[in-house]
Amino acid sequence: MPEVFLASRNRKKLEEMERILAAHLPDVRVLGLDDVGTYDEPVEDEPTFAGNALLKARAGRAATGLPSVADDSGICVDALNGMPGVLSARWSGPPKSDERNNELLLAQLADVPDERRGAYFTCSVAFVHGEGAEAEVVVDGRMDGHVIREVRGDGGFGYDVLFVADEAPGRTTAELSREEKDAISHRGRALRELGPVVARVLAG
Ligand SMILES: O=P(O)(O)OP(=O)(O)OP(=O)(O)OC[C@H]1O[C@@H](n2cnc3c(O)ncnc32)[C@H](O)[C@@H]1O
Ligand SMILES: [Mg+2]
Repeated sequence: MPEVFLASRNRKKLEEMERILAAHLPDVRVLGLDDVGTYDEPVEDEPTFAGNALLKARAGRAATGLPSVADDSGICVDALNGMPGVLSARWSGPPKSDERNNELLLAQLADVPDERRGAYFTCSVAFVHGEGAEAEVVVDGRMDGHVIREVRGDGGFGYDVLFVADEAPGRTTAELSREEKDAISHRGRALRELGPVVARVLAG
């Protein structure tokens, strides 16, 4: 059975990636970090989501020898000129903490009125299955919405507790079912585009 490696340290993100991709890959074994030995993961120091996704997917492939998929994502807030953006995971500094990131974002937006709290989640997902440009694919996805004033919900991860999507008004993305979030999320959109590409490559 062909195999594909999902290179992410973030368990909840990995779960989302697995369940969205699995629908496209019925005859493929999907591996995560737990299934392969530890390796030196790259510093995510590229200025773009696509650049960081490629770094992670290339490193995954180099370490495992398997075709590898990696996601780099974040929340871009209008009133912060697109920040935290690529810095979303470490917005409040080390050690990485969703809770502190959310507190900081709320504090930074405390004086921003409701009509100016627009934001979007975005991700680039890279698939690397060989050397050179022909063996690398990057797709993007986006979910528009706004940042509310207090955390709500216990699903999802990261900034989901603060984000209400335009396509699912009234609830944060942490209050949606998995299926509801996947249907509209940046990650869902990107991986539904990538799934058939991965399936085709792995089928040879
Ligand atoms: O790099 P890997 O190992 O995949 O895991 P990570 O959590 O560090 O992932 P990123 O570098 O891509 O950082 C993305 C951050 O953006 C936020 N984020 C991305 N997608 C999200 C989503 O669907 N819901 C909520 N927050 C999200 C969240 O804080 C993530 O930690
Ligand atoms: Mg990261």
